[in-house]
Amino acid sequence: MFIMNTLITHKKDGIGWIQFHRPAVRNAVNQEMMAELEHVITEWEQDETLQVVVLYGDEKAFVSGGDVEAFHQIHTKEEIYPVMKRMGDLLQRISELKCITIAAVEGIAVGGGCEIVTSCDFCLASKKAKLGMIQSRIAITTGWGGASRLMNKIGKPNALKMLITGEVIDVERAKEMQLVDEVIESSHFLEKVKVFAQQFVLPSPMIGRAYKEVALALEQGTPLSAFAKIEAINCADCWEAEEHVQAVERFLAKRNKVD
Ligand SMILES: CC[C@H](C(=O)O)C(=O)SCCNC(=O)CCNC(=O)[C@H](O)C(C)(C)COP(=O)(O)OP(=O)(O)OC[C@H]1O[C@@H](n2cnc3c(N)ncnc32)[C@H](O)[C@@H]1OP(=O)(O)O
Repeated sequence: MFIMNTLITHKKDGIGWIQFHRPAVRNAVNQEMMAELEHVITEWEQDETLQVVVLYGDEKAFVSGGDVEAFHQIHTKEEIYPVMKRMGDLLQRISELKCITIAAVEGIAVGGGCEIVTSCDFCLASKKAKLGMIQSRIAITTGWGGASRLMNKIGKPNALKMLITGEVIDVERAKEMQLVDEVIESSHFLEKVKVFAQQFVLPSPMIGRAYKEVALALEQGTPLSAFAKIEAINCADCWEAEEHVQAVERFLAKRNKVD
């Protein structure tokens, strides 16, 4: 376990866990948290043993957005733009991690917190979770890339309604719109998140990484005609791996026993 000032992280059995840890302010994001998150992501981007990364908060809040008090000290467009861009770039890096990413939301995920959710492949939420792009309530827009990712995830109409009205939705509505992928009982929440995450931990990390790269390439506009080559290369890359050779040998040995 690695305890920083605003994050607590640990890695075990192919899964990396990042806890947003500023409970006194509902895990609001300040510039220190951005710096610590950059440090973790920079290290974990290089870790090819990681097959899943889980982002989570606590039972009251995933993340309550940017730190309203801290950011209120920043007055000009010129000063706030680099701060927003810094977190937007960081969320883009999270969305491009070559492993499965999961946002585990037990409580509230609003504003930038909801933007963080949209940067992950999956969102698992407890029955008491609530999500909302509430930026419009303080007369701003998303600043971290969440609007475009929300439109990709749930479609333009529902996204525009969430973004412009600033509505906070419950988990049932979020599941209906596919902003939330799995609804989990609140008891033993993280243990249940772990069970979900473990599905994606395979003997060969190459499999998940290859499929994540296909997903990212599609999102970034790679034409379908390119995937015959991409997927042939991916499959060929796995072909020599011990996991493939041994799996086929196990199958053939079983068949020989039956014959
Ligand atoms: C690009 C992103 C964008 C930006 O940063 O510019 C945004 O994210 S804009 C949206 C910013 N976030 C908010 O406006 C949310 C503000 N918080 C709330 O609405 C509520 O706190 C809520 C719904 C998240 C949780 O409500 P709850 O009743 O559970 O808790 P409290 O309101 O009593 O809050 C406890 C404690 O935490 C402080 N707090 C909560 N959120 C923030 C925040 N985002 N920034 C700073 N501080 C926050 C709150 O003031 C309370 O402090 P206390 O000293 O105990 O009174």
